[in-house]
Amino acid sequence: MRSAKIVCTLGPASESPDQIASLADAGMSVARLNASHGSPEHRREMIDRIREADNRVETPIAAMLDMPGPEVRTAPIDEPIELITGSTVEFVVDDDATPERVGLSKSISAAKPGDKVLLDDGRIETTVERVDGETVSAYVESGGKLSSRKGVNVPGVELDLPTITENDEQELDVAAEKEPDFVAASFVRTGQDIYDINRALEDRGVDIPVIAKIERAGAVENLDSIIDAAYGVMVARGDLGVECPLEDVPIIQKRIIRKCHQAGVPVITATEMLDSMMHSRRPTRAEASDVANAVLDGTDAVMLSGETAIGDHPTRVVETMDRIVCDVEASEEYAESREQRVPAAGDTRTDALARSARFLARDIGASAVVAASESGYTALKSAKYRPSIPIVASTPNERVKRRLALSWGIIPVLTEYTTQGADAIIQSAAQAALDTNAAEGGDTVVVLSGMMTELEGLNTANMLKVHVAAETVANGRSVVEGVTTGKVYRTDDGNIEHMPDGAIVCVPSGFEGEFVGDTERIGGIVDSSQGMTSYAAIVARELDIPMIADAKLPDSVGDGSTVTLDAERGVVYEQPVDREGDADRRR
Ligand SMILES: Nc1ncnc2c1ncn2[C@@H]1O[C@H](COP(=O)(O)OP(=O)(O)O)[C@@H](O)[C@H]1O
Ligand SMILES: C=C(OP(=O)(O)O)C(=O)O
Repeated sequence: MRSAKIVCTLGPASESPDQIASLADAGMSVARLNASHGSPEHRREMIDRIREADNRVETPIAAMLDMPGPEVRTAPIDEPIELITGSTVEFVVDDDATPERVGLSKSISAAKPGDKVLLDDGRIETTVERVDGETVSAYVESGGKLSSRKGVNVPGVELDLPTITENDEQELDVAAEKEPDFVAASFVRTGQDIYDINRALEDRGVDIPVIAKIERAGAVENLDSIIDAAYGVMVARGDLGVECPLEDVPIIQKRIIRKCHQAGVPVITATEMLDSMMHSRRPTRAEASDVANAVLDGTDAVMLSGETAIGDHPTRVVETMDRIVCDVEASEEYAESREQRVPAAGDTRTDALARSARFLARDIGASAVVAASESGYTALKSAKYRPSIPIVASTPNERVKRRLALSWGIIPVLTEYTTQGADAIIQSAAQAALDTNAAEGGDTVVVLSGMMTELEGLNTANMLKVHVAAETVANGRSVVEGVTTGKVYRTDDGNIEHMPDGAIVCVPSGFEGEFVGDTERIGGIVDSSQGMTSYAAIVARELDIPMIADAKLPDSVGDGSTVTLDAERGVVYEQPVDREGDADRRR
């Protein structure tokens, strides 16, 4: 099981339902739609497709709508143009582009002679020579091919664009209508920008977590206030490497990851991670190391951009990333750095419980930390302390389930809402650990959960339990599938020493003992316990023999009667036999 998650940008190379499902099978947890490309109508359709894929595949897939923010882009064009090194180019607000006159989405006339204007994440470099009204003339220092709607950066120049542009308003409408799981905010400067976007979503009647993209120098300076305000953070290295000196990016990346981790805020490392795989079948060594190092540093997720949006083999890229991450996570180096990086105790009770759960689980050799988490808060806190075993988050809220797909180490599971109290919550959370194979029947798990009381808010965990995970026995349900026929052998005290080989052992309601004798000889089990944890279920799973749970055999079906256990039909019995002599056989 991989802990760090994979975010994939969808685009022309990965838009069909089958392609999305294929990315999900390869390991995608979050599908990102970059609103700087395509139309709002198309994005509505894409969010629907991501939802359909989420319903089709087992592990949750969240949808992220990445809003353009106060960005400048080059004009939309069908065919790329070539900007020639040594030529002069005019930048104007327009929706067409030629090698001499490049249309932009917004004015850059605040630039002064000598300022740099960089296109396509800095691949094309120009220097401003003259500004005439709205027309900016620049010398092409380093030319190249320019395709549609590439990013434009004028480092160090305040272009005076609003936090929420007209384009963003359109995207916020899409978000309000389709409710993606995350909204990513581009070019934010301060924590206040995030609050403004939260407010804009609230005004539209939705509450969607905002991911702050750190891609300008100002945002790096205001990192703490942004981390405070945002649900999550993205190290958007494409623009960051243009807005700040390129050589600063590696350390800024490490600092952002460290601060987010200490704060328990999910962090995504983005852009050019496996860039050469846009066209080649194998990444460069440097790229493999880049992914590995982000994971070693503790990133929650790694992101693919053009590799999956317009690359030649999107699924292969995800598979490659999956392999790199899995290998790192299996290493001694990773285990060491994870142990060294456990955040100090936080200031909430949930922090304290989650931190204890992490060490408790390690000390007792538990298989999973299980967080029963209605709002996702307890699950996020569990992930913050980076246990060495999976975190199973059981939640009755479908949106929370998808949201948690972004977070390090969390396996989100949807469970039914229960009003039956703490035991039922713990039991269903433990069942989630079994269902996801994070734990096997009989394994110990550490359960974290909250019980709402009138004095405490919804978001606080107040219970930590060491629990043995075992099947919940429900209404005639078959625990282990299959069909088997054998002779009934009833036991009150678990003693099966004298039963016939291949017998169907019937255990009474509430039986909590163990079988005395050779369990290998059991052919099947009928357990009449109701809605409770069953030891028999653990045995059935272990031996892989059919078991029907919560089923009562009438007294007339005595020892020696032939019964069939059938996953479809339940317990089928034939020929009741005379019960005389039962006592003799048992002795
Ligand atoms: N929905 C889309 N439609 C067309 N092309 C896209 C789409 N999403 C991404 N791309 C392409 O993939 C490239 C890399 O993706 P990304 O890093 O998200 O974009 P950018 O660097 O333009 O912000 C983009 O520059 C664009 O060419
Ligand atoms: C992820 C990034 O943002 P965008 O793709 O919107 O340019 C980036 O700049 O690295």
